[in-house]
Amino acid sequence: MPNPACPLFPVVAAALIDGAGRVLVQQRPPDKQMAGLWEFPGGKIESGEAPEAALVRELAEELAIDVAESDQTPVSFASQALAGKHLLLLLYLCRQWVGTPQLLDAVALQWATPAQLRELAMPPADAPFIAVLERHMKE
Ligand SMILES: Nc1nc2c([nH]c(=O)n2[C@@H]2O[C@H](COP(=O)(O)OP(=O)(O)OP(=O)(O)O)[C@@H](O)[C@H]2O)c(=O)[nH]1
Repeated sequence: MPNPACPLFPVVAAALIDGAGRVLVQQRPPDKQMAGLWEFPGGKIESGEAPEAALVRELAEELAIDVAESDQTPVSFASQALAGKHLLLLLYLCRQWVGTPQLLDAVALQWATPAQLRELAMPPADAPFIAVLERHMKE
């Protein structure tokens, strides 16, 4: 039964992996929900938008990079209640893109190994992603 009081909130995010086996994370601004936490770049899927197209758009808006849809590999998802909505967070792994990530939307950017990610404060939905990324990065 649909629950209009708890609408689905679909979000895409990217784990951009560099040649040194590090992942790019960005820090959320102080004026937003979950301020100061480190997260994977991405954002809400707009109505009528495909997830991969949303990720192309979000990465261009947030980092000024171009990631082809064919370079996005779906690797995991998270599903959990978040502030009166139900977050469905789709994680893609990307090893190729055009451009150098710029700090356009967040407070800070950092490239982190999986071990370093474990030391960062991240949104609760992201915690299981670290082990998933570690496995993919060993492949
Ligand atoms: N991009 C991103 N969002 C995440 C991650 N983990 C996680 O729980 N989220 C949540 O998913 C939502 C993403 O939506 P968003 O980025 O479009 O929205 P926002 O709150 O930053 O602000 P906005 O409304 O101004 O766009 C936020 O509630 C964010 O906290 C993650 O790793 N990356």
